[in-house]
Amino acid sequence: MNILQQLAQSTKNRYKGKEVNRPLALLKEQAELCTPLSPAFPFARALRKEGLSVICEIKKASPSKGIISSDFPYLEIAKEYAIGGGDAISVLTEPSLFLGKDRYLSEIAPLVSLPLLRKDFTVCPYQIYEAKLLGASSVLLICALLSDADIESYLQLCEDLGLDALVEAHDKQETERAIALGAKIIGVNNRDLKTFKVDLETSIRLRNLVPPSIIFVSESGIETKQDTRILRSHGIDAVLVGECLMRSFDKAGMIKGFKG
Ligand SMILES: O=C(O)c1ccccc1NCC(=O)[C@H](O)[C@H](O)COP(=O)(O)O
Repeated sequence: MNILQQLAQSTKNRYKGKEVNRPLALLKEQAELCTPLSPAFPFARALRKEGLSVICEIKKASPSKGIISSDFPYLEIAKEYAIGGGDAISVLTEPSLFLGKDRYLSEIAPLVSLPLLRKDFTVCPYQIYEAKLLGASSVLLICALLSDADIESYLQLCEDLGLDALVEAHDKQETERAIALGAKIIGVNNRDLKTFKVDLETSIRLRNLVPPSIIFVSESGIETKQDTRILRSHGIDAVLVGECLMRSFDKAGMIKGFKG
């Protein structure tokens, strides 16, 4: 089992328990009553802005690096990202390997006006309704974990709930699938999930497959302003940056550098 399959399996187990305590029908009713986001689809709007957009990630730990932030002042970090010029915030809620929690997202949501991505390993519609209730404006759909039928129906569900979906691909085949299935935002992950090595060439190589009408996000391994300058010169719309911002003592300066 590779790391994504392990994460998918532990997520499925986690949701079996959750559905017992709070049935899907109830969650669905609550999510559908939730006030529509204003303006609509703020995550996509933030990534479409002129210049390179920066999605700043809040993650305590990761499978490749272990603990990244032991004290983890997530509310302070969210505020720093917002004041420092971030365009959106990605919040890890996956508990087993990223040590995330749902409450990180629900506590950050009322504090900042930036759109929030719920970063979790989506394997069931329950998580999408839940993301809406936690205050997210977008969710992650990973091509490697989902069938075509799942991606299509989850994209429709997101649309109905006013959520954006970041559809993640790792290679040419997954990128082509994401386009064919109607993704409006495609994130190419530069991290090889077998070796955990990152290579920004992955995004650069796949950029030309994606028409300009679809937002292209380069994810993982972005560390310097030289990295973002190269990515921008290849027409990449947005970057998703986690570890390097989490470890920085000058997050605003780093975001400014990324935006050039
Ligand atoms: O970060 C990991 O180790 C990881 C391992 C397995 C699956 C996903 C993983 N990360 C999720 C992400 O997409 C990153 O957190 C995100 O792109 C930011 O990456 P980075 O800037 O390298 O922290």
